[in-house]
Amino acid sequence: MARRRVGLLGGSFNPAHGGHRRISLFARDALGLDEVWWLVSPGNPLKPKKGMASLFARMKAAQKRARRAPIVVTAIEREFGSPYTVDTLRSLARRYADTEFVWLMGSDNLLQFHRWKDWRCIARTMPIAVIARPGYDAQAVASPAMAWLGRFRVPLAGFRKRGEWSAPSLVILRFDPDPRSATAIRRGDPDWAERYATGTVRDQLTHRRIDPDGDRPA
Ligand SMILES: Nc1ncnc2c1ncn2[C@@H]1O[C@H](COP(=O)(O)OP(=O)(O)OP(=O)(O)O)[C@@H](O)[C@H]1O
Ligand SMILES: O=C(O)c1ccc[n+]([C@@H]2O[C@H](COP(=O)([O-])O)[C@@H](O)[C@H]2O)c1
Repeated sequence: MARRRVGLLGGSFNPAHGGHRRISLFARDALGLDEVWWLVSPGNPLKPKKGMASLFARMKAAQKRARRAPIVVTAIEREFGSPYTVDTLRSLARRYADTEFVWLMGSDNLLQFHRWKDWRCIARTMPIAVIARPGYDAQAVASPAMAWLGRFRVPLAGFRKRGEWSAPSLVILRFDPDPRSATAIRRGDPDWAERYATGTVRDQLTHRRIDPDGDRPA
């Protein structure tokens, strides 16, 4: 029986926006995925803590954005206890042995991918699909990570048809690029997190409640 195929979109989601939803649905169609999981990060190791809303508020806004779509919103990285993607992917592969994963990211992340912990190991753990993003694509193609990753590039049609995914492989997904960004939203709406500061939210994978007061499991 064919294994379930899941795309992983890791992010700060500070806050989630329509661009996240749109690229997720686009990647799902393009790659033939069953679902996309949004891994709401407890804290990107390369981003400052200042200006980052609580995990609770980010989860809540993300769940609202993902409504009625084949998107699962999860804070499972907090349970795994590491902010590093390489650790997350190892833990997920171990826990969900019945699932084939692909790592999804916008081309802005490809630009700094060589600064991520054990980035080559990430690429050896699962295939990577990079989604074009306005303003980043030309630089991303010339990025330090691409100097190594580029040799594993495969055309979308071939990748999709493969019975079993192997890694490293890199697919570039191009479609009508989406200009939306969380930075632009924060600029226009600096108080967004306050609107999400009360109530409860559950991690859809672990079914644990997220504690609004401490970013710890309740
Ligand atoms: N409009 C977009 N087009 C393509 N990829 C996107 C887009 N928006 C976000 N992404 C990708 O989604 C993932 C999570 O993004 P993130 O939560 O950082 O949102 P963001 O809009 O990039 O935020 P910020 O502006 O704060 O950096 C990243 O891989 C990012 O590259
Ligand atoms: O593992 C790392 O070293 C690493 C460094 C920077 C970013 N990441 C991951 O990249 C994803 C995108 O982050 P962001 O903040 O750009 O949305 C998110 O899942 C982060 O945990 C991971």
